[in-house]
Amino acid sequence: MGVAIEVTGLTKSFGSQKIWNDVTLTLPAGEISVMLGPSGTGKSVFLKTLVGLLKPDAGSIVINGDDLVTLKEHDLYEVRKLFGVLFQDGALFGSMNLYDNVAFPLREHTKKSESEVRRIVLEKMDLVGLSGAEDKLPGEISGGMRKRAGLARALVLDPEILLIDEPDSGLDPVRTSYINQLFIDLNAQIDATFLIVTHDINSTRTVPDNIGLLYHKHLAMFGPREMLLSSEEPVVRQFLNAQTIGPIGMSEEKDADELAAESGQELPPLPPIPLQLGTSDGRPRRAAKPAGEWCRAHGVTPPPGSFLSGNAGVPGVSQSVEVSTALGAAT
Ligand SMILES: Nc1ncnc2c1ncn2[C@@H]1O[C@H](COP(=O)(O)OP(=O)(O)OP(=O)(O)O)[C@@H](O)[C@H]1O
Repeated sequence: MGVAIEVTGLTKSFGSQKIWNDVTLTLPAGEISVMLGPSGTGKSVFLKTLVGLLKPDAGSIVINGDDLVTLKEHDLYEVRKLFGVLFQDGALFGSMNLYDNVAFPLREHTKKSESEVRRIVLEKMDLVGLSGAEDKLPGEISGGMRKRAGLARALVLDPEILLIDEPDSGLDPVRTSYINQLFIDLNAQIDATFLIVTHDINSTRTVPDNIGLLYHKHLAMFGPREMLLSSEEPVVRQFLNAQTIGPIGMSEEKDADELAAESGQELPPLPPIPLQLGTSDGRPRRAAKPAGEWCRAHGVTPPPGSFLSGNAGVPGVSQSVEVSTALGAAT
């Protein structure tokens, strides 16, 4: 059914290099969360720390009442079975065909018979749209197919938590849309808790229930999608709207002179908040809420044009029919 992950005061360094400090957030059970951040801010390190591959210097990661940071190796092994991880390149074994790659965790971690393994592998390959490609080698298929094969492999142990590192890297926009839709449909089907690391602002604006932003060695903000998409906080605003004006510079932070030079410049208005993407078969998303609900509940006026249909989430794309009956109350 998906479990919540409660992260408190998490801190990680490599030698004298501090990666992030005092990260506190709860990934709500069964919801999709996205983690953003400039390159090198430690998003992948965060994923690896959550799954127990890296040890934090301080803090706790609590799942079902167990703190992963202090668990003994044997108990950690058990908790890790709750996780499915999709690494950037799918992390497939190049010499194995897709069937054997997807079957690998079942053969490694369970005592299932080969006929049971076959049933599960074929089911998961079908789920990700790879039926018929079982005999292909990873080197013979496209990057998008490799990611879907990696996803099938991440699903075979029926994870309660799915960690996904840059699913869109190396994919064209159409394939990125397909894989986003797959995540939304899967989330509605299997109810797992999803954490997706991405640089794709368009996906971030339309796919998740929650968004987080790592910046300058800390968690700048984490919360519901509408909260971040309506935020005037300079770092959040700049990053989520892919702007050059703001505190984030080419390498990291801008210095005082650069910021002073920008001080008179007018910021472009916040773009409209798009509707959240739905499932492809119309079944409700697990955490579905009426559009604009967060804004209304918090007295926030969303940017003009928010929550209109006819907008696939691409800023600037024309919008037409109003679908949110509640919108009037929100604006
Ligand atoms: N095992 C390790 N040992 C030492 N340093 C590491 C290790 N893993 C990551 N780092 C360092 O931690 C920092 C954060 O790396 P990470 O890959 O998590 O960034 P990221 O935010 O995912 O970046 P990108 O968006 O470019 O993928 C980098 O400076 C990296 O060199």
